[in-house]
Amino acid sequence: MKLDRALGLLREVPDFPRPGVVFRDLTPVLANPDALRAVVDALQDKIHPDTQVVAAIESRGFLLGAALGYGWRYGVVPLRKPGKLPAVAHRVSYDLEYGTATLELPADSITPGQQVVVVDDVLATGGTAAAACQLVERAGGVVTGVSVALELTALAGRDRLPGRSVHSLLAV
Ligand SMILES: O=P(O)(O)OC[C@H]1O[C@H](OP(=O)(O)OP(=O)(O)O)[C@H](O)[C@@H]1O
Ligand SMILES: Nc1ncnc2[nH]cnc12
Repeated sequence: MKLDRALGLLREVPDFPRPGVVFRDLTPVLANPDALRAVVDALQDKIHPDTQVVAAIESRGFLLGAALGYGWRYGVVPLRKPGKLPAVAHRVSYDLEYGTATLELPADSITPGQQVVVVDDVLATGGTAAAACQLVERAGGVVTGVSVALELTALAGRDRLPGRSVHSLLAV
């Protein structure tokens, strides 16, 4: 399936999770086997060839991150919300489009010098992706890029990621 048709399956839900937010829901894209493949392949096309491991952001980023990790033999490191990890290496708090949040890096996951791509479904304000990059770098990892399926340009997420190689499949 062509990428534009795959992403055409995206669903827009007004007023979720708060009034005034238009939620871009990738569920119908991920549920379609051909669309999922088109999206994951297109993400892989833009990942820097030196990349060794995927850092995938909870929770929707896990879906794409695990598919990439399996398909191209990267390892996958889950960047998790608080209270989930038995052993935490680093923790970063940040602002979201709708609230605040914290991400944690598991102990013994990223090694110094390791080349890491950060993967998520959506780049909105960029707070989550910026926190993910910070976590990787606190462990000594090198961020090769940030790859997302969808970028919400009105929220200027790229401005929170200066100097980073940011790839999105669709900007709306
Ligand atoms: O660019 P930002 O403004 O930081 O927003 C993007 C983040 O928001 C969403 O996650 P959410 O926190 O809703 O969690 P979920 O994936 O568990 O639904 C999305 O999956 C990204 O991780
Ligand atoms: N509007 C939105 N739709 C989907 N995911 C999001 N993450 C942050 N903002 C979002």
